[in-house]
Amino acid sequence: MTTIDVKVLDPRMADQLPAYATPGSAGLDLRACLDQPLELAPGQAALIPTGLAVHIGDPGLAAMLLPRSGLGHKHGIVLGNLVGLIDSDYQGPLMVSCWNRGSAAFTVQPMERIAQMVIVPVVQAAFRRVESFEASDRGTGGFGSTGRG
Ligand SMILES: O=c1ccn([C@H]2C[C@H](O)[C@@H](COP(=O)(O)OP(=O)(O)OP(=O)(O)O)O2)c(=O)[nH]1
Ligand SMILES: [Mg+2]
Repeated sequence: MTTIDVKVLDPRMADQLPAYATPGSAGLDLRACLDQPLELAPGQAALIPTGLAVHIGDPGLAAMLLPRSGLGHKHGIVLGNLVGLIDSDYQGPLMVSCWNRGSAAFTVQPMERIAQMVIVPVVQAAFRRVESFEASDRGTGGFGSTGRG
């Protein structure tokens, strides 16, 4: 198990550090540290604090923020940036852009679980400039070049 430093920015999160809900969970639920309910009109997005800061510290790791499937599918509550990427050297407050992509208003309740965070491995690459690539089977074909279905 990898250990990541976390700061509690909102005292309500002191006994709710990120934790896997089941032994096989990939995601860690993040909560909306709001003082009052926040209504999101259809199409509206809001940046919501999670009450936490994390410092991943290892350039070989990052965190990705993803929607919770129930909120996204049933209520249209996804992320305004579609996916949040947390750099390993970021030390600021962990924020969630909550976007109501649905057609009905949705009220986010204080401390409700609004998104999930996945810790993922990252490969940092160096780029070597070349004039031509070694031939590959695909070559330059893309964007449907192999057919639709
Ligand atoms: O959903 C998110 C996305 C990002 N961040 C934080 C952590 C991340 O490391 C930092 C920068 O994110 P990103 O690089 O995606 O945003 P940017 O618009 O490129 O900002 P910057 O110029 O600061 O890199 O913002 C969050 O708290 N939540
Ligand atoms: Mg950036």
